Amino acid sequence: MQWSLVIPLKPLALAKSRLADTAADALRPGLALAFAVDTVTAALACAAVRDVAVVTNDELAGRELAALGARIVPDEPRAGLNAALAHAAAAVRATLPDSALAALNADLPALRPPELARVLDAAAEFPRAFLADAAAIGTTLLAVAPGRELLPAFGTDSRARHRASGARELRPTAVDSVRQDVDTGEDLRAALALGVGPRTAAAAARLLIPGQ
Ligand SMILES: Nc1nc2c(ncn2[C@@H]2O[C@H](COP(=O)(O)OP(=O)(O)OP(=O)(O)O)[C@@H](O)[C@H]2O)c(=O)[nH]1
Ligand SMILES: C=C(OP(=O)(O)O)C(=O)O
Repeated sequence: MQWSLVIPLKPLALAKSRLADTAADALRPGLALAFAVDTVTAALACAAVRDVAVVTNDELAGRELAALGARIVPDEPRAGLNAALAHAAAAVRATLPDSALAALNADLPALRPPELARVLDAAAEFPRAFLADAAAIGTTLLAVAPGRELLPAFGTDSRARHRASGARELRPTAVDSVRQDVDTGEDLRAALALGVGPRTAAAAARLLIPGQ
């Protein structure tokens, strides 16, 4: 099965506030963009992915991610993450009505295309399914079969909320790079240990990370 992905990205100046102790205000927007560039690059290189839409109102990120081959969908609702995802899902389905659809976080700088393919292949067995993040509290991917509504419930405790909503929790093995989102300095160290994409490696080299 071939998938359409939707990836949300808030304005870079507001992004990754929980990394404030690891990356100064002047460096954080560039780091958030580097995560998104490496995530979108890996997603577009995945054999199971047909197309990637990024829902964002950030002009710089929009230009860079469009140059990689992503479709940019303006965040017209301006009503938070889940409204942005539902809006992007509708925009994708307006052009590709029969697409299988997955929402993927923009902060997966270690993402490996074969691992993403493994998760999407597992998701294809269910009408609606999700993958928990490395912390086992959040969600990094929510997938729906053709004809199904995404009904995103990302945010605090989204693993429990996606499970309670009836989505099937996927438990594939060897998919660490799809689970490793980066919200904190500790997460960034874990992603660096897995091996990040080139943009994140360059951006992280400008930070002073103990042990790096
Ligand atoms: N388009 C869009 N994306 C959003 C919005 N809110 C959050 N996101 C994106 O959704 C993902 C998870 O968001 P958050 O955890 O709220 O924000 P974050 O920038 O990752 O981190 P913090 O600032 O530390 O909370 C990130 O990729 C965000 O850029 C929104 O209102 N619109
Ligand atoms: C929005 C989510 O991600 P984050 O860990 O970036 O808050 C989530 O896990 O639902």
